[in-house]
Amino acid sequence: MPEHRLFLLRHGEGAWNKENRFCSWVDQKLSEDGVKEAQECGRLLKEMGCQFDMVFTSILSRSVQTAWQVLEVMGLEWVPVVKSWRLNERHYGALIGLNRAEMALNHGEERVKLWRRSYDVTPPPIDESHPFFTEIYNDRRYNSCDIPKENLPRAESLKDVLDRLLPYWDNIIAPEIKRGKTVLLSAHGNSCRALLKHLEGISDSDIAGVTLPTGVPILLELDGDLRPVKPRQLLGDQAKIQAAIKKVEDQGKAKPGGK
Ligand SMILES: O=C(O)[C@@H](COP(=O)(O)O)OP(=O)(O)O
Repeated sequence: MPEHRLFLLRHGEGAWNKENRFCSWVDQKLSEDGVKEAQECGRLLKEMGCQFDMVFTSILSRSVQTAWQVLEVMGLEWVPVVKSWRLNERHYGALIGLNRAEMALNHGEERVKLWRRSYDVTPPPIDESHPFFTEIYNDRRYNSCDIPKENLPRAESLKDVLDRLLPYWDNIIAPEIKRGKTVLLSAHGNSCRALLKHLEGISDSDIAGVTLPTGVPILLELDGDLRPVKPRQLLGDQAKIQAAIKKVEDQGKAKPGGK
């Protein structure tokens, strides 16, 4: 019998998801469709009778806005929302802002897939000459992280994401779940993948086959030691979910014009 229910959520569609650009640490807001996705997610969770005691988000607006929309639709605006950079999207380094389909044309689909889905390949790092460097590293939100600003990543593999996320999971989130709180984690495609890899014991190679669509809640039923007692459930219309996963995978296919 499960002792705990944990909900993971990749935020609703952001402006750059639509434009097929690596968004990562650039702070894009939800698109109109992204707001609708988050609201739809809230309606579904409400219909299913779900309740939350705590929500954890990254410090990127698209994950925070998604949490707000979900809580509002569920009538749970009072639920505490705790934010940490450790739940941020993977730092895509020099790839930030680039179009995936154009990258696939220039570097090949296999290379783009390795950058996007492999466990331990790190993209080239961002440096001062990058058009979004200043916007990211001068942003006040990174002044009060639990590590000095100069130690923040300049590019991350999925393994690096797990390494920075795990202490937060172990010391902050897991104890709340063990105390009996039902937690919603509103984060990103790759921060959720990293946590899934850890919780489900997914191998380094199999994690490449895991792709998460935007705005679809994932239910994990866990035992007392926070080990899953059954496979993850992506909640909602299964045909639509499969189509949404394919759409995310296809973002890395070579297409002139980038869309
Ligand atoms: O950084 C980004 O652009 C996407 C992930 O991109 P892929 O790994 O799917 O290429 O992250 P999210 O939309 O979840 O914040």
